[in-house]
Amino acid sequence: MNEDQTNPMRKNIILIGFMGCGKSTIGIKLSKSLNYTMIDTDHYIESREKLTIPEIFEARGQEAFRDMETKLLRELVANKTTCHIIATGGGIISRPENIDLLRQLGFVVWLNARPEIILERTSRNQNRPLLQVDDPLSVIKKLLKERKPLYKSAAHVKISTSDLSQRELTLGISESARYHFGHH
Ligand SMILES: Nc1ncnc2c1ncn2[C@@H]1O[C@H](COP(=O)(O)OP(=O)(O)OP(=O)(O)O)[C@@H](O)[C@H]1O
Ligand SMILES: O=C(O)C1=C[C@@H](O)[C@@H](O)[C@H](O)C1
Ligand SMILES: [Mg+2]
Repeated sequence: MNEDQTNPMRKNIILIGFMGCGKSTIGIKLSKSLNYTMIDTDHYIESREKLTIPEIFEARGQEAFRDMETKLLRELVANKTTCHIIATGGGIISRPENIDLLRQLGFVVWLNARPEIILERTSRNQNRPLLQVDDPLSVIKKLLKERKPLYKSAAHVKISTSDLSQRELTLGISESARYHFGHH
């Protein structure tokens, strides 16, 4: 029997979903509670490039940023990464190849929220270039509409985060991962 079958919880948990749905925040809490290593693709790319995300969008453009996301996912798959919580950028599902790579990495959890909640959670800072516009709520609604089918096709489960605390989400995701990997 290989390692994965004896200890299925060694697989990765990947958090996808729109900006402000809590991937980075919940990812840190999950990694602590499961004693997994956390990787936040946005932060990883920022430190690799030595630029912030707004600077990458400004200097290189969005497509170059998408290339960086794909490169990182390919590396995680090639390295046979295990025991990681992978918090992704909100647009990582824009490329079909990425959806395939995400599913190869492990259990894919889609964190969702209502547009008004997303607006409230993302208006606390200015590090999301796509929302630095006059009417961010319209952009959120438009992008959500375009992306929902993509999140759906990538995810094993969808969780609505609008009315749940961070603690409830952390416990809920751990439970569904155990169930998914067969520890129930
Ligand atoms: N369940 C929740 N209840 C209340 N606030 C939350 C919840 N989850 C996250 N937040 C808050 O929302 C804000 C955005 O969360 P976070 O940065 O984790 O989102 P994200 O999904 O990583 O976004 P991005 O795609 O832009 O990286 C943070 O201030 C965080 O504390
Ligand atoms: O939804 C998006 O396209 C983005 C989400 C963030 O996590 C960052 O990856 C960046 O701001 C782009
Ligand atoms: Mg994040």
